[in-house]
Amino acid sequence: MEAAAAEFGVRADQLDAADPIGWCRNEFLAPDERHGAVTAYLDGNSLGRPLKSTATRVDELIRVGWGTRLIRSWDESWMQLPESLGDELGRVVLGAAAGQTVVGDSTTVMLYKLLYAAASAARQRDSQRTEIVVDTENFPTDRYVAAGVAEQLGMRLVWLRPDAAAGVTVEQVAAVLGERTAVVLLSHVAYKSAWLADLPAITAAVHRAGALVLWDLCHSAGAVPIDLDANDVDVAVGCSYKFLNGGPGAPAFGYVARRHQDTFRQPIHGWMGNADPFVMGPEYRAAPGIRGFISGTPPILGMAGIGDTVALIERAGLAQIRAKSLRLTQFVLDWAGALLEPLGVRVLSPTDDERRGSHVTFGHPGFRELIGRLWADGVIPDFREPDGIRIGLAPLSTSFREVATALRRLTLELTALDSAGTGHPWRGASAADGGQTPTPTP
Ligand SMILES: Cc1ncc(COP(=O)(O)O)c(C=O)c1O
Ligand SMILES: Nc1c(O)cccc1C(=O)C[C@H](N)C(=O)O
Repeated sequence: MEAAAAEFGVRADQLDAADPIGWCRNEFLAPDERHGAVTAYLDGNSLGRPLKSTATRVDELIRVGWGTRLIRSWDESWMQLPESLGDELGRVVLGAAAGQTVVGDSTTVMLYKLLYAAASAARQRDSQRTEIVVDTENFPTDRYVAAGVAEQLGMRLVWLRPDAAAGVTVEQVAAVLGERTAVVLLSHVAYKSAWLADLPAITAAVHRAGALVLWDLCHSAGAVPIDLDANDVDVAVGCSYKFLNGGPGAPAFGYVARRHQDTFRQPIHGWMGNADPFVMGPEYRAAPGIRGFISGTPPILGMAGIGDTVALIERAGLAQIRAKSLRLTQFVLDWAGALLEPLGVRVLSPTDDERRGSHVTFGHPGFRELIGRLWADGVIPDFREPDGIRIGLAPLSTSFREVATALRRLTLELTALDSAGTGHPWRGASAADGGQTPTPTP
């Protein structure tokens, strides 16, 4: 194993040396090791690392914008930030012309608002349209919000049940579409398997059935090129704290195609989405355009870092970012084929480049036991129930060397577990039983 790992190490260094966007790594803040080692960070698809400029930006915001300009900053720039930042994000990351993207709320709240707006607009146009389509492999928030909106609007949920190690196909969607379909809610990249849905084909199929589509872009924004306008997407939401490095709890973005903005009505009628907030009149009247999709005070501190990542993405180029993401995920898959599968690891992500987002998920019943030891040594992927480890690859900040270091450690840990014999509770629960054997509680 050590010889093979060393060969992968050499390949990792070659890939780093030839990486056309390797320079981006210097833009990120180095961890302060006094607060814990970071040997390999492979969770940028959950919480992206901070840019150095974000530390400066936040400090400046506190001292100048907040500390000195104080309330005047609202008029000077803050009030417009949800739309101005949204426009930049739209232009660079989402393939969206100005005036259709807004930043604010958590992803969960933005998703609720846009799904509610789309579903009620679909039914208003055609009263038979009472079905919301969602899939069982979607992120919990998406499934729960879909169920909540269906309940509130008296609609029916239609469940797609894709293969857990893959994701939703256009054929599966087409099979449930009909004259009752109001909205189809899907993730562009699946949070567990990293399945990259065929957004153009699925969007077109949904439209042929006369329905609307809402894409959750949390795991694709900043890692995979997205062309919302070119594909006629209706509505979309996404996180800014993953590949957009906005920081913990940084707000979501929401996209509403211009053609829908006059008819879609979001349900949280706050004063900031009112046509003229400072009139403070008796009734809510939605602001025209994308402004009407915000509700409360824009989270200015949470937005501070997003613009710098968007600028970095523009400098690096989304095509280069996607190409590096594929090289990183392929490196992980190659390592798995050579060294992890023989130890009982199951690859739970697509091997086809066309269908793979920017992480690779492995399954093994020993992972629950192992993850704590990896984290303690600063090797940081994440664990997802029931027995998955996700290797998140953030093309702007992840090096191949870092990946090789983490995978070597993972391989060593699994080898140790493997040779520890049948005394281990997970022994024997591998691909043979489809991973169904219960995992031990830590
Ligand atoms: C696909 C997906 N949708 C939604 C969310 C939830 O967003 P939030 O917790 O920011 O509301 C996440 C991650 O947390 C996610 O991965
Ligand atoms: N948003 C998160 C949080 O506040 C705490 C811990 C993790 C998260 C995540 O982002 C989870 C992530 N969306 C996932 O794909 O699993």
